[in-house]
Order: sequence, then C-alpha cells, then structure tokens
Amino acid sequence: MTAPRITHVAAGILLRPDGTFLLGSRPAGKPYAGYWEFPGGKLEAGETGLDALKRELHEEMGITVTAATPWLVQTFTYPHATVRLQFFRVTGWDGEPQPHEGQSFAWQTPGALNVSPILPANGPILRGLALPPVLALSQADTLGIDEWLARLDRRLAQPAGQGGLRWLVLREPQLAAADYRALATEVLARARLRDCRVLLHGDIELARELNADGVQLPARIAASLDRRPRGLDWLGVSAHNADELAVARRIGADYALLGHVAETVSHPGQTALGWNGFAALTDAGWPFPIYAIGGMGDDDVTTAQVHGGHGVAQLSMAWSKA
Ligand SMILES: Nc1nc2c([nH]c(=O)n2[C@@H]2O[C@H](COP(=O)(O)OP(=O)(O)OP(=O)(O)O)[C@@H](O)[C@H]2O)c(=O)[nH]1
Ligand SMILES: [Mg+2]
Repeated sequence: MTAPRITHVAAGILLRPDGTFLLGSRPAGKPYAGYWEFPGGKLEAGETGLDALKRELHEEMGITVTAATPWLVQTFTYPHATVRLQFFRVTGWDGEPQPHEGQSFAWQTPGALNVSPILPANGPILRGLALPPVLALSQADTLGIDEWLARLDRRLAQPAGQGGLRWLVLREPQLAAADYRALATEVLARARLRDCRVLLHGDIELARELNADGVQLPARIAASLDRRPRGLDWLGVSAHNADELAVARRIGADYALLGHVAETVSHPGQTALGWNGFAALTDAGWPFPIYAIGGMGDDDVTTAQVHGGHGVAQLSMAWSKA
C-alpha cells in the first residue's frame, strides 16, 4: 500500500482584542460549499505554513498579516482528501477583510457560534478557542487552606480579563483523600457562582462524582488509559516530553500543560526546557492547545504564544498578587 497523499493547508484565526474571531463561508463550486471555515488554503511547493497563510489571506480577503503565531495542527480525512491543517492565531493585520472570492464573513464569540454548518475538521479547534490564555493550579499546600481560599475568592471576584480566574486545576497531592474531597466540594461551590471551570487532579472517579468540569491527569495516569474517560467535559494532561504529548493526543486530551519551562523553586535541580526546548516540542504540531508551565507570569503569555503555546499555567504566580 502506498502512503495516502496529504494535502497541507494553512488557516488563520483572526482574533480581535474582544476575543471574537472570524469565520468565512466556503464559496460555491468548492468541496463543502457553504460550510464555514477559517480563511486559508493549500501550501504551494516550497512554502512554509506561515508563507501560505500570508499569501492566502491576502488573496482571499486582501489583508496583510503582521502578527501570527502557530497554534494547533489537525489531520483529518475527508472523502476527497486527507488534509493536515496548520492553524495560526492571527492578532495583527493591515486592511479590512474583503470577500475576494464571493464568500461571507462572520465575527464569532468562542462557545456561542451563530453560523452553521462548520467544516467537520474544525470541532476541536472551536473547543480550543474557548480555553483562556492563563490557567491556575491551586496552592493550598504552601499557603494553607484558609489563606489560599481567601485568595481564590479574590481572584474569582475579579472580572475576566482583569485578573478574574476562569480555569482552575485543584492539585493538592499532600492532602488525604477525605480532605481533598472536602476542599474540592468547597471550591466547586465557590467557582460555580463565578463561571470558573474547576478540574480535579488525577482522580477521574471523584471528578465524575462531584460533577467537576473535568480532570487534569499526570502523564503517568493518562498513559494507563485506553481512551478518554467518559462523562467529563474537559481533559487536560501534564506532559514533559514528546512521548507524553503523544499520550495526550492518543486519549484525546483537550489541552496539555508542558514544562517546566523556567527554573522553579518547586522543582529544584530539574533541568528546565527553556523556551527553545518548549518550541522544539510544540513544533511537531499537536491537535490541542499547549500551556507553558513552570515559573510563568502574566507577561509570559505572548512569549508562550510566539513559541507555539496557547498560554501559561501558573502556580505561585497565580496567587502572589491576589
Ligand atoms: N481554509 C480552510 N480549509 C479547511 C478548514 N478546515 C478544513 O477541513 N479545511 C480543508 O482544507 C482543504 C483546503 O482548503 P481550501 O479549499 O481553502 O484551499 P485553497 O484556498 O487553496 O483553495 P483552492 O484549492 O480552490 O485554490 C479543504 O479540503 C478544506 O475542506 C478551515 O478551517 N479552513
Ligand atoms: Mg481557501
């Protein structure tokens, strides 16, 4: 058997500062005409993904891309072709999108689309767009439970975009099972009032039982699973290398934490990946967003994105200002 021919495609997610993004409708005469997609098209011989993105967005809608960072790579088999789609987050462009190919455009809010149908390959992409740029891991171990809960309340009370916490992983390996369950119950009750997702760490059964938003799994536990656990909205996997990212892909994770990127007090003596090591791992192209973890501040979000990440995951930095 010969290997299937793969069509390489670059597509751009135009993002406005308010978080809305652009979809275009596929023009008549193309496969899946009328379906909504991210603007883009096929790589020509010798082009990189970024070259093709810039050319296609100029041809299809007359804009000049000035800032774009690599995001997800999705491989999908249609009846007519197997496509490898490289998605870029596009945050800077000159000009207003013009429908050069008779397409329609629609600005959309993540999680609340008002156009359909969407190209079948794009489901995971739309899910990934709903993930915030910064997520936090709890720190009751070093702060003490009462102090950490007080800081959590302050972070929950802030509006999104102004330091408001929207995604929390409750990771407290020092707690006995009964104490972890009690804390999880308390945290879920507080977070629900504030529209913050809470993922439990490592315990799939407990996450189901307490109706948490999902579970964050260490790579070791993820590797022991045949498939994604059922009945949970969100699945994150913590990874340190390409093999562990491959585990996350195999079980259909929604995102991965990858690190540690910088030296941290919590992991003394372990070699940090550094941004070059991080980029070398993201560069292979993964179908889910990847967060940089380990010594990350709010200022590192842009750096993470330039290196192929979605954003940053914070431990101590999430609570130091709260
Ligand atoms: N542009 C784009 N293509 C996508 C997306 N999702 C997805 O599965 N595709 C697939 O990627 C393939 C290439 O896209 P395209 O039709 O835009 O290619 P193109 O602009 O070079 O068109 P052309 O071949 O008519 O010149 C198609 O099979 C399309 O179905 C998406 O979000 N954006
Ligand atoms: Mg196109």
